[in-house]
Amino acid sequence: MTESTVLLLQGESIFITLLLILLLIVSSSGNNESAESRCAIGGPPIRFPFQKGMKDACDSPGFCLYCSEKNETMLVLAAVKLRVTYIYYPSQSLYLEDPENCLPRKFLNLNNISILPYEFYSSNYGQKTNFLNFFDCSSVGLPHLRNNDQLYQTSQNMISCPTYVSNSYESVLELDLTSCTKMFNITAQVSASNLRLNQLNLRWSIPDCSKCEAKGSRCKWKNNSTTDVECVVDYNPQGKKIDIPQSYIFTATGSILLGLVVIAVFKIAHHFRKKEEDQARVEKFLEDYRADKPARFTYADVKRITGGFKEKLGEGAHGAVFRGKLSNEIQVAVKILNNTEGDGNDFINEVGIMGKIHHINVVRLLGFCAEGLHRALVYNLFPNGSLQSFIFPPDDKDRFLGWEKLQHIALGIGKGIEYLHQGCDHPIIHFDINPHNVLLDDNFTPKISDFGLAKLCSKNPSLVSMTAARGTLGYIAPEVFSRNFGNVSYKSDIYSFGMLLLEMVGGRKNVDISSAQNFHVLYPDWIHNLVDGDVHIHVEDEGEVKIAKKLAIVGLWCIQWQPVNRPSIKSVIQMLETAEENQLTVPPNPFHSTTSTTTGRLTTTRRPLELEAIQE
Ligand SMILES: Nc1ncnc2c1ncn2[C@@H]1O[C@H](COP(=O)(O)OP(=O)(O)OP(=O)(O)O)[C@@H](O)[C@H]1O
Repeated sequence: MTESTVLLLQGESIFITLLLILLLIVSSSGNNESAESRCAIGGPPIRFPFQKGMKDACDSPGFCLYCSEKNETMLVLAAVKLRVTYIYYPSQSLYLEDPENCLPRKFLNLNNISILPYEFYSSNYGQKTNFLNFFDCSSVGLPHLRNNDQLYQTSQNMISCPTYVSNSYESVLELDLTSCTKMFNITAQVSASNLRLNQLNLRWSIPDCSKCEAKGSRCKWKNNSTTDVECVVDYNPQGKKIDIPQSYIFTATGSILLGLVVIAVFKIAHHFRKKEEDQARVEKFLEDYRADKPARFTYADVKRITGGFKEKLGEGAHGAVFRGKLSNEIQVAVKILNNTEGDGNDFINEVGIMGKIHHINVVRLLGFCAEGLHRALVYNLFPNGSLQSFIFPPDDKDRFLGWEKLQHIALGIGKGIEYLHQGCDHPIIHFDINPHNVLLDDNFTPKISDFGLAKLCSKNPSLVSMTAARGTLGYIAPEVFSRNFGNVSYKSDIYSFGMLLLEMVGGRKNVDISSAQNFHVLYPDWIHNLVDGDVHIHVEDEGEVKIAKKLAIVGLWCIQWQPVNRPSIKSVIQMLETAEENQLTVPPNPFHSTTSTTTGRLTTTRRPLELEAIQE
């Protein structure tokens, strides 16, 4: 799954989650009829048939409750504001009190007018009608109450509320109301003591939800009726629903909707921008590809191309190589350079030189990445890997390619070197020809790679300035290591190629890498024995012996100590292409060979030549 797909899916899941939250909020707020709320924690629960809101906003105005500034639950009854202290749904009753603590006076406004849908509910069981006397005590202040009965110990303050109420059977003398003026007496369905205690008890009969409440379910209007109700399953029978104020719901819904719109706009914009970018990148790549120019990739591109560095193909001295793909058709190998190493010259060198060259026997640089410390090179993929693994199979398996194929490979490498030396605007000396740096495509066509050490030269590369020995031990020409042997020139690549040819023939290492200080060239004098006749190499027929001998003779010419004695690459190709092995002169062995032949069998003694490095 690509990175962009993952991002897209993440965005999608955020989108869906927000949508679900929104639906939940909408459904819970849409379920208002059975939802419950409160004005304050511990306040009476407000649910059907009550609604929270101002009168006009409620389905049934009589059941409209509102929250005061002090978060008290309030009911307006015949223009009298009363505080709701308790609502008991099973018996459909509610308890009210006057917030100004003067219920007897307020009651005079309520009595004898319709308080539908309520009716007064008296706690004087059995006695529905009470005869009440009302007194004006404004001139006397707080009356002296003789009766010790708790009911008569009113909390009423006679200064702020001078209207006093008593039951007709109560004695005026006992209540010490002699100084008050009797105003009038009325019949009412409430008791004087309740009014004095600031308690008013109402009940409603329609809608009748008692059955639903008894079942533990909630009640709601049946279809469009305002008299009939039906029970609904209570989604939260414990009544512990979190009360979300409507303003919060609107704000949250609005924010989520806005968020969704922003995400949608962002995603659409991102999608189109990405599409455009991808398109532009593909166009640019194809343009570069047609113009044989390497494309520049971002580090994110590199990650995407390699699928997050999933498959490692190998590891070189300068970094790891990963398999990748630019499109379904173009498979690539991406070399990630160790960014902590060096001053980046190898990278600049490789991009600079390889960007200019294009030959069937040279690896094509498709692109590169230079972003911050990240450096990467993108090549065509060669699934057969390097020639090294065929000459020296790592797992000791027989991966012998056959002499025809080896000759074809040798010739291909020679042609690649010829192109570098003579076919470009500026001759290029590779300086690191060795079997690691020759990759093989599906048809075993060799491709010279790794131009980190290569040098662009002036038109006549007979003399190249060089400040330090460079290359791979065993393949470095003596003059590169020490100027005693002559000047560094394109003949240095011929030497490396010669060593490579000899290794192809012998399939063994020509260098003793155990010595760190000195450079030990193990001159392959056994090769002379090979060309002289007695040989123990892998051959199937006489023709193959000839190829092996030819490769060996050409190799020996290439590794002559003096650069002038080495053939040019043109001559090398000519020898490989046309000559028969018996037409080729065997070059002189510049060393004193200690080769001995015993009982007709070849034994080789390699005599190490020690060269001391000379600093420039
Ligand atoms: N274009 C490619 N296609 C397939 N495999 C590759 C490609 N380039 C490199 N490899 C693999 O990655 C390995 C490492 O390559 P790299 O060029 O980094 O190092 P090297 O040439 O082996 O050593 P050095 O870095 O010392 O020259 C190679 O041996 C080869 O197996």
